[in-house]
Amino acid sequence: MGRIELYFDVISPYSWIAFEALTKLNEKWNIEIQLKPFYLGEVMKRSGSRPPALVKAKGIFMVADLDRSSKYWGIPLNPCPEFMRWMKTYTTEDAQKVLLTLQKNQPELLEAAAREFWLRLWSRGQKIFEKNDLLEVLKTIGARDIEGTLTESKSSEVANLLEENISTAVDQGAFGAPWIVVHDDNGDEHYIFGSDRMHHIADILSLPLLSKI
Ligand SMILES: N[C@@H](CCC(=O)N[C@@H](CS)C(=O)NCC(=O)O)C(=O)O
Repeated sequence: MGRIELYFDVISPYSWIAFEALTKLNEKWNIEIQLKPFYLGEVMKRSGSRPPALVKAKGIFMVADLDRSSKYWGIPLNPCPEFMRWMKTYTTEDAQKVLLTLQKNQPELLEAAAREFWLRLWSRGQKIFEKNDLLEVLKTIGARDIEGTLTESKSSEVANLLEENISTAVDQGAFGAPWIVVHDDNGDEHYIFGSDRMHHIADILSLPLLSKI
């Protein structure tokens, strides 16, 4: 029946688009989608890639492209004027570790937590980097043992989970996000970069692609 792994980082608006697009498409597809939080900063470092927003022409293009994609999928994406400054000051490593801790202990909250991180950073212009930001996300999604979750997110066990997702993706050839692994019925793996390859995923898995949902 096919299976997809979605490697993502909440710093990445295109990861949000892939997440919501796959969620909508999966209302029809009904395939297994496994979420794989990784840390895009480290993926870029190891693969020799760099954030597109740091290349002037790509940054300008991205604003229009994100607007089109978010309208197409009905995602309330609203780039924040502070984003470039925050990108130079903070990282999403702690947020990604919180997601991995939830995946381990309260997996039913993982989707809601990832969406809340994206809504904060990419819709409401709120930070997602410091302890208070993480506390607010955990509170909003109704997580239990919030302090314990934050403490565990700093453990070596969670650091190892993050490292596993980073190194697996980089070994597969990842250089950015979203990085999507499609497992077909023959047991083969297909590596996809971007939220704009839904037609390839449908084709690989012989699934219908609705032109607009
Ligand atoms: N065309 C892709 C663009 C995805 C993209 O630019 N992702 C950024 C992170 S938000 C990235 O990792 N870029 C790496 C690169 O362009 O080399 C899409 O529509 O999803």
